[in-house]
Amino acid sequence: MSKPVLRNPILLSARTSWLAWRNRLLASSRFQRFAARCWLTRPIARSRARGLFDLVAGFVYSQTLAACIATGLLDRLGGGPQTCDALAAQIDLPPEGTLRLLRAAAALQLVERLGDAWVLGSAGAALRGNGGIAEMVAHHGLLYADLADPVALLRRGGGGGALAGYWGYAEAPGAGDAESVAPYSRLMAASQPLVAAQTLDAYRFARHRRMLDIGGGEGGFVASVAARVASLELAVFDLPAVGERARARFVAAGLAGRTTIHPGSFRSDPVPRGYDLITLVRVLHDHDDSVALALLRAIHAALPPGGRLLIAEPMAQTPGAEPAGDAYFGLYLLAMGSGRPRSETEIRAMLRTAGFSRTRLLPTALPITCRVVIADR
Ligand SMILES: C[S@@+](CC[C@H](N)C(=O)[O-])C[C@H]1O[C@@H](n2cnc3c(N)ncnc32)[C@H](O)[C@@H]1O
Repeated sequence: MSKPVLRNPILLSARTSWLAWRNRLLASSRFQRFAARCWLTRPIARSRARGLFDLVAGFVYSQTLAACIATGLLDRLGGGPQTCDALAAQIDLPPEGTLRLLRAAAALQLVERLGDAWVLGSAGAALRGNGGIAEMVAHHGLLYADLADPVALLRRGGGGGALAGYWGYAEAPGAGDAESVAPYSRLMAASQPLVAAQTLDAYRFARHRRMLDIGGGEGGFVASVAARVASLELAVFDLPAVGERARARFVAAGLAGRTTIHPGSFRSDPVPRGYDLITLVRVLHDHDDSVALALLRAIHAALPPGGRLLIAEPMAQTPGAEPAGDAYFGLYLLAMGSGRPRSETEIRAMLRTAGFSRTRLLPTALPITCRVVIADR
């Protein structure tokens, strides 16, 4: 549950006084010196200093990771231990540059030293197991270009930069040709397996007969559902150029007989009927409130009585994953020029406004990447 907004004037005034006192204390250099020296407060002071340093240095860490991925360093080490010189020759960097990168990556647990050689570190190994993360990191060049002047981005209200061009439907709602949808569709397909695995573990899809995945991209989620639940008829509703990619994928996977493609835009075309389960996987947060609410209303109208909507996406104010919501996705979607991350509470309130009777949050294994809310017609 997200923290309730304080409205009681007495509680509000007490909290205001406490926060003012706390912040004066934390900002005082005398207190900082004392906290760092006293054995009782030293561990807290050190951990807070580390947290603050990470906040200051985060961009440099991200760029270290970007260099590891762009050079293929992590992939090279995936094959086993390598010396710095051997790596330097393979990744086309001078030995000094390679060593600098290796040492930076070791500090971030991306690699680690093993005698005279280097191997993957724990974070590097986990990252290699998730192809989607490397693709996400690779496309962050666009995000960072837009964030080079974050104040200007905030002033102009978002969009208008590299990321808005990448997500074509943010700049030109409901549009996109084969060439413009390909990069984002590939990225979404690469990062889809983690989301699909969690959603499939969280919800029993076999209780339904026909499922429609709205904004289903090139069909990664539908293909995962098809592999898990043999009885379900499946469909994707996405922009025509993206729908074509899904069609090709289903044909290649032998799923053409079980799947339907509905090409169109949910901004201008009706939501197809005849499905007792509709899914929105990483779609709602892409859209501003008016569009998102109109979509939820259209889905409510298209579902039969007793039908269900399932929403799966990373959400704001997720306990333990707060920075991923309002900080990362908040600024990411601002740069993209459309949508915002919403908390589970906000989504459930929107669902009630759209006419849904009962809503529920389902537990997922890694809420930082995916939370699931279901709603009954
Ligand atoms: C962030 S991607 C998510 C794709 C997929 N659900 C996934 O999780 O991999 C959003 C999808 O919504 C689609 N989309 C955007 N605007 C749309 C519209 N107006 N009508 C139909 N689909 C739309 C995009 O083409 C894209 O495939």
